[in-house]
Amino acid sequence: MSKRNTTTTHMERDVLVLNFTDETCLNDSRTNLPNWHFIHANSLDCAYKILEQHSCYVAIALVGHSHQQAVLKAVKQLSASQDSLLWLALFRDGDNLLDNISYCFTDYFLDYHHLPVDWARLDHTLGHIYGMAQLKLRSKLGTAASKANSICFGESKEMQQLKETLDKVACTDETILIGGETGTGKGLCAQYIHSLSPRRNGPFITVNCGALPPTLIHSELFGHEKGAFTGANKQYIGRIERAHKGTLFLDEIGDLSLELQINLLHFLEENYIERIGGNQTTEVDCRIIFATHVNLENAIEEGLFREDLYYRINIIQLEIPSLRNHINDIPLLANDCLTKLTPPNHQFSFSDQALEAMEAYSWPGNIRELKNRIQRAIIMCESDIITEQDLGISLPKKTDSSSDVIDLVKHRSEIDTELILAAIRNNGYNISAAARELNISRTTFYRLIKKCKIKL
Ligand SMILES: Nc1ncnc2c1ncn2[C@@H]1O[C@H](COP(=O)(O)OP(=O)(O)OP(=O)(O)O)[C@@H](O)[C@H]1O
Repeated sequence: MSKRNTTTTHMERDVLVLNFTDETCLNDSRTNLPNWHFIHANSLDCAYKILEQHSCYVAIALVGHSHQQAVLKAVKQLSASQDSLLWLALFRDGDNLLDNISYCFTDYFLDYHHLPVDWARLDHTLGHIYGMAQLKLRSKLGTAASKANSICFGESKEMQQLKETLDKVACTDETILIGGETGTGKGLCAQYIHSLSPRRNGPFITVNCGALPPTLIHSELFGHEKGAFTGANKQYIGRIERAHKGTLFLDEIGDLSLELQINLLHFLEENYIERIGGNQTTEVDCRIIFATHVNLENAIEEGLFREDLYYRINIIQLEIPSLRNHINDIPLLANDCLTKLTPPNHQFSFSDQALEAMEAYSWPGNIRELKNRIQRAIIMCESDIITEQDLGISLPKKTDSSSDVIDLVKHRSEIDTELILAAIRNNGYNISAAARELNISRTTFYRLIKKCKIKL
């Protein structure tokens, strides 16, 4: 790693130079480019260290015949760990190198130059790449933060307490376990925590352990080396590794197989992962947020979840309330959804009966269901007033309280059955697509099919 021996000006921007060759170009004293400070890395480890210590948005890879594949591999790994870093290739040995790597060139590089360096042109290109990197970073932060900002907390005691807790835990780096029924906003809360945490500029990587097929999940989480198994025709960086310096959100952790629970426990204890078919370990520094809709203590009793893993992840536990437990937030939440979902140049409001029906309904699918019903109502309604029929829920019948309970349970199951059957039909009996349409995981979808006794 090069040492800086010139005085730093405010204009100077750090550029990582990945140089596995013996070429000595781009030394600070010889460049005459006052805006750029070149920091040389002659190995992948050294490059990682530089990225930890400096804010580099632009990187140059020196590409020569001798180390071509090693350089490409390093660029790929560094890009996976910091996707706001943009690359320029500097070719040492003429044009034919570009032919060799043209199949993947645009995956990693924005532009290329040749040696000897044309300084004026390099200055111009680096400025361009730096601007692109800033735009990319801004849009990435914008998307993550705007999603997290889209949470509507409501005014109930339950939701205000939740907000207080989220604000508190966001400042720590502790592992968090979020519980709550499907659709209560566990994923959104995880994003909210990340967006307020010291890791907010790092990646937020989500893995839905219930949605990935068992054959894929190991490699999705831990990655694999080329040739690790049939079909592994290139190296794959797993999602844990991609969360380096950021937050990893492991959703539906209760659906992870016992075998993978062991691997996960090892990772949590050692902070190292080993890609499938690999023979070296990679250190990953990330915060982990787990979410589950199943009661993990019951899962332990049923032999489906490891007790040691449970104690390792259960450091700070949060429970998101079901919508029926903060029903007084319905008017606020429903109007918030309506505002967000209304197309431009339209205006809708709820009839008094629609609000009454929403407050009386049991919301098995929680805020997700509320959002979906309002989305459907916007399409179905024939005026600018949304009624309870547009929402597909009816006002509760005025009967004695015991028959009310029976009615609600029956009604809930009827609505679930109706929504599931429609989604299955709409998607030509493709279960994954049907689950996607309802915005729930395949596991949840199968659970509902079983619960509603639907025969496929
Ligand atoms: N408090 C909230 N304010 C606004 N939107 C919300 C809120 N909670 C949930 N949502 C919306 O409801 C939908 C479901 O949220 P999310 O996926 O976070 O729920 P979940 O609990 O993780 O569900 P699952 O357990 O099925 O994965 C999303 O579209 C989300 O934007």
